[in-house]
Amino acid sequence: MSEPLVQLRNVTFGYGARAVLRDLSLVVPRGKVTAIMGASGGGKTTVLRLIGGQHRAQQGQVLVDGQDVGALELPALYALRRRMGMLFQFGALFTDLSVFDNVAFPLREHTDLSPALVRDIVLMKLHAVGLRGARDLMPSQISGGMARRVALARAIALDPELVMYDEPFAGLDPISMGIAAQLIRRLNDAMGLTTVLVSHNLQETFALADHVVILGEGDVAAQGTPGEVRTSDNPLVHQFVHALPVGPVPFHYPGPSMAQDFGVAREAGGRR
Ligand SMILES: Nc1ncnc2c1ncn2[C@@H]1O[C@H](COP(=O)(O)OP(=O)(O)OP(=O)(O)O)[C@@H](O)[C@H]1O
Repeated sequence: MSEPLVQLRNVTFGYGARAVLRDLSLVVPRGKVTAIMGASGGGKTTVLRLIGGQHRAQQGQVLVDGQDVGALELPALYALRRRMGMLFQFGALFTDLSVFDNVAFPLREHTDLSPALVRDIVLMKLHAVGLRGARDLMPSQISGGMARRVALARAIALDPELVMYDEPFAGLDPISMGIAAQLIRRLNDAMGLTTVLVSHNLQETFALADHVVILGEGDVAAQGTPGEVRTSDNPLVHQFVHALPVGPVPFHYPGPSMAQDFGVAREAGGRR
């Protein structure tokens, strides 16, 4: 098997005093669609930010194609980032730019290609997402599902090797969601990409992904094929995969105890 495109090795990361990832190790196999799932606030978006070098691991290594992202100088980091396409939550488009100009934006920003070549590439990318005919529309004139597809076209404009999608299905109706999932698969396979997506949508994601990583409390609770993860006997994974309201995933965000906030008698149930 070839070396994974992305590897997190014993990564620890937190925001201020709040530890989010603890000694986390995971792999993103080349050429595959990897889904990162897990309870809300578990650090999924943080993993994408570490891979993209927006954050640096406090301990451990984040390797992308063998390069230690956290140790790169800025020019090398920017060069590496150009090999990544990112579609962050809701894939916001520039509202004052047309569909065409939104997709052209990274090409104009990061390359010296001629306007004629930019036009051809933009139309090819829009064609890939079925929206070549919508090039002249403004974001306010297209549906949410179409906007997501434009954002997808923009994410692949620079022919990245790795594409990361944060919640690509959020807010989409079932048909648009199916279209988006099919597109992610098709683009991955046709363009020889490696895809990482963060998603809450169990069914769609398990049907789409080749490799699934479920984050537990700061580390990996399970990773493997969707079938392997589905049959995991880890209680947290079981709760997640079966969407059970009760289980090890805590309902409460960590904070002061009930006694600290309301007094001991109240916690004991003695005071009303
Ligand atoms: N910039 C930040 N500053 C401080 N805390 C942050 C920051 N970004 C995220 N956090 C905290 O880090 C934790 C992990 O956040 P992250 O967004 O990675 O989780 P997630 O698994 O993607 O969550 P969700 O599924 O709800 O989007 C959360 O508790 C969040 O409140």
